[in-house]
Amino acid sequence: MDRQGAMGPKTCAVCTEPANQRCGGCHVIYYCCRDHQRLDWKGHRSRCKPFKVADNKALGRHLIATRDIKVGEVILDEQPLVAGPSQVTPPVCLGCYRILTEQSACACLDCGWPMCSEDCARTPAHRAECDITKLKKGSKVTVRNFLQPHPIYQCVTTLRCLYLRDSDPVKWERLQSLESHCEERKKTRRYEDDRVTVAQFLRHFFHLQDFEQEEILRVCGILQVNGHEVPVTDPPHVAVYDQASLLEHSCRPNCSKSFTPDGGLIIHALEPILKGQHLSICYTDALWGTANRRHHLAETKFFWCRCVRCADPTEFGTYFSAVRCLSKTCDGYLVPENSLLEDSDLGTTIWRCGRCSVSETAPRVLSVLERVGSALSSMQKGDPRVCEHFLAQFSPELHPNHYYLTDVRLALAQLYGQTSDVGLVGISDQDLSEKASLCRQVLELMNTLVPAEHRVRGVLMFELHAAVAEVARRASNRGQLDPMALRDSLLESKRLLTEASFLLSHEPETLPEGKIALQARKNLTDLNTLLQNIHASIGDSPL
Ligand SMILES: C[S@@+](CC[C@H](N)C(=O)[O-])C[C@H]1O[C@@H](n2cnc3c(N)ncnc32)[C@H](O)[C@@H]1O
Repeated sequence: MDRQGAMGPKTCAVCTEPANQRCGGCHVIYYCCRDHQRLDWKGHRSRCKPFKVADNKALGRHLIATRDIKVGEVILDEQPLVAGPSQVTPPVCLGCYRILTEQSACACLDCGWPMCSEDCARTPAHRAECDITKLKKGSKVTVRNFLQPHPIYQCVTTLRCLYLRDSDPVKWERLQSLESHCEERKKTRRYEDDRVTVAQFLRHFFHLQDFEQEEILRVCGILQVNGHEVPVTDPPHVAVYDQASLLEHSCRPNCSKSFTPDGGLIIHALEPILKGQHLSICYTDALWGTANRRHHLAETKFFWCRCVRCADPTEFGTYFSAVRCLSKTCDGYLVPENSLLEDSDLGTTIWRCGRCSVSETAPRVLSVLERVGSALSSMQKGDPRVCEHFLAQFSPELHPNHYYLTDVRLALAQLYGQTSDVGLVGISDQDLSEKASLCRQVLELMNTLVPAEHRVRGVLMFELHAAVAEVARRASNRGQLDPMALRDSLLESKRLLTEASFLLSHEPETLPEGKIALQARKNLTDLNTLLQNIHASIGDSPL
């Protein structure tokens, strides 16, 4: 254990003599000399993190920076405490989570669970259900239907958690220390479903009677509150991480999460974090509107978010959830007077126009949102013209930054160029300029709303770098751009590419964003060569 009083005279973590040399990694532990720091490093290393755990009534446990953290710093890098298939899934291999078919599945010789190979049947991940099937259930599992979600998989990840009690008591203890919101969950449909499909099923079908029903349901709660969807497998699986489970939520977080190819989690800082600030990630989709984000968090994580973004009805002046004033003669926007209401009050919220001060009842505003929302869900995906039509049709009813319009703009910014065989080269000047403009609009919005979001911003910067370079190439071919102006455009493209590459640097190559990061690195090499040639031709020095 690290021994260090937060207050009072600093003492050496090794000999307890007075000490004034602080560990540069965590700024928490002190040593009297370099030798003692070196001596302690083996033990301290795994705990040397730039944060400490704090606790309060509003948040429960949460993490606070113990020193200033720079942009790009990795704050946490950890393997899961436990991982397993999603609760609702068609049969997947319990080693690598790949979808199985009747043809590709081969039953584990010991327990009968379908796997993709003997190698996967031998992975440590599969030990839990294999041992419990053999030793407790006493007969093999048979799965015949591979075409739809199979009910037996609903219990696997919970079973893997329970198995830790006897196989790895240290991990079991860590898991048990996590929040489960059992009392709040008791009022939900999901609790009742878990009681029948997980707790009763494990106790009766797998004969896990040495676990009480309540104990199993507590694990279900821990999985619900702390589980992360891990997208590195197809389909994604779920995992719970130890220290990352203590990160609080904010709709304007200062940290971002990425996954490693083997299902590890990396938490990195994407804006400077000062000593004493809380570390946060966004538990929900940061590009949902305030009411939807808050409702989702209340339903799944059992708290009503009161972060700076939720508390501001204009969402930092972006009007991301604002609707055009319903008065025909006014071109102002309606925002809720109080954006921190809870479900039962939402229907009575007053929406007020910032320009004419007219107030509207919630049902009148919600009917606009429902109409646009259902048009969006039924919209044919993947066609730029359909997206353009949606934007033209609904822009008069919403603020230009509204989340529904932003959602479509984001899709459209990527679609231009995707539908042509030759990519951006094959699209019209107008579409090309529209692509660049959409990327800029959404990026500007995101810089204000969620500057620490890295995935969408990285992808948009990549799209924009390509559009900027293509605009420059066309203008230069038409003799409309002198070499200096061409160089400046390409330098702008390079700046965007460098930023995209940085933002996506932790994305694994198995994911689309990781592939873009790889492409970004290749494009940077090509762009540097091109820029060097231009520099040589105009006789200036490379920048
Ligand atoms: C993944 S856990 C975080 C660790 C938890 N605070 C603990 O003590 O174990 C998620 C839970 O933390 C609390 N929480 C996280 N962020 C919060 C926030 N912004 N406001 C209120 N509660 C929050 C909620 O109870 C939520 O269900």
